[in-house]
Amino acid sequence: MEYVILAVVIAVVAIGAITGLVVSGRRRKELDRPSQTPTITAPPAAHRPSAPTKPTEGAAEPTAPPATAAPEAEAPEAPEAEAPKAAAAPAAEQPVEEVRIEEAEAAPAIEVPEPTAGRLVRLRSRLSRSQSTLGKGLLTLLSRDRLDEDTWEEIEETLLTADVGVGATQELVDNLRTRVKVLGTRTPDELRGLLREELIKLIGPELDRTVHSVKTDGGPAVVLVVGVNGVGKTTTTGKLARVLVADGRKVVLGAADTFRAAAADQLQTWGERVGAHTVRGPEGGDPASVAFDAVKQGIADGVDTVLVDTAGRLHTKTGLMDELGKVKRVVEKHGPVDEVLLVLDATTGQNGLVQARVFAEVVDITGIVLTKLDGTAKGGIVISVQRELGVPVKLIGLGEGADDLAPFEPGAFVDALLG
Ligand SMILES: Nc1nc2c(ncn2[C@@H]2O[C@H](COP(=O)(O)OP(=O)(O)OP(=O)(O)O)[C@@H](O)[C@H]2O)c(=O)[nH]1
Repeated sequence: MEYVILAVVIAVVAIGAITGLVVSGRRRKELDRPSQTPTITAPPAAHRPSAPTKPTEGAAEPTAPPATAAPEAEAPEAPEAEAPKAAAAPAAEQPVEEVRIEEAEAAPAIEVPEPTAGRLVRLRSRLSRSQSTLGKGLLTLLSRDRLDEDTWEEIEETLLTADVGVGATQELVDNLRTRVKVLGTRTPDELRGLLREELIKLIGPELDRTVHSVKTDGGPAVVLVVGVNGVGKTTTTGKLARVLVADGRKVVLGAADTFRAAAADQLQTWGERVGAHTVRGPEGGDPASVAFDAVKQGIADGVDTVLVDTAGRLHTKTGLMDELGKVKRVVEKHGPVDEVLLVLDATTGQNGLVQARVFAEVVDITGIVLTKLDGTAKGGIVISVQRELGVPVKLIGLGEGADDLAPFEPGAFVDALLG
């Protein structure tokens, strides 16, 4: 009997021991399992949705894309889903994740700029001030029952207030008067159509508005960006780099505005965002030498375009002429300059036209960039500045956002004005 009791006790102890082993084994397996689920690297705060934020899969692959990777390599990854996933990760993995976030933030983010096609259409609401003054104002006047002398005078005033300019205003009013008379009856649609045609005609749909950004003989195209300080020149150079990168170009930036130290930092930041190298010199250094080095770097790197931001201190015309003339001459040792873009602030109206005239006397302007059109009712400046300089508006600035610089399209612009 004692033997039987002893055998039962041994059996119970043995069963207990085996059960304990099995349970602890399962627990260990359960603890191991989470480490096999993919760990997510949260994107750096500054990343836009299309930035390179591919989640890292597995603990052994924590690599971020190299800082200099070509923008084309960064396929959009629907990253919106990443933040919630990261937040939902098991608590046990928190320390590993924190380390990864730091790693990702340390690497400069290379962004994929928005495509340039149709940007003006996307940003058309930014022209609302010009739209209500110029577009809606003219349509309301033209829709009056009687188009008498007083009404035509009001139409003229509206055009002049919107900075269309005296010559262009006269031309537009004369053409409209003739066509309205010939037409006889006028429906709102017909009037809108007439006004649209006449405005587009004034803007010049036939002008070549491409920014010449690819050299034909193999070397990079050189684009000089000129204009007085404060018009948005450095910002525009940075945004233009994004426009070109969005269109598939490789870009080097030259910070030849050595007058304001922050300008070079600002430009470099713009460049880093799209993976473009910035060549800069010492503060107060020779702008021409920076421009020369930038083109040299562009040739060495085999890029498509070298964008050179210049200083535009306008105290004397001679000083400006000396500085810009030297920059151009020195750059031309590498080959001809392909584009000289004059940046003008649309909100400065007639002042902008005076500046434009001075710059045009100093360098051969090949294109105009009108900035801050989002902040003015004077959208007619597009017409007057082109007439003044005989040079097309190629790009317009419609806000402070990185992709708020749009290639200028006359039809889309007029449609935006007319609402
Ligand atoms: N609303 C609006 N603001 C703009 C636009 N373009 C530039 N700006 C703003 O204008 C201000 C001046 O821009 P900068 O690029 O520093 O001016 P800058 O002409 O380069 O001045 P310097 O570097 O001193 O030569 C900045 O606050 C820009 O964000 C635009 O199209 N719309």
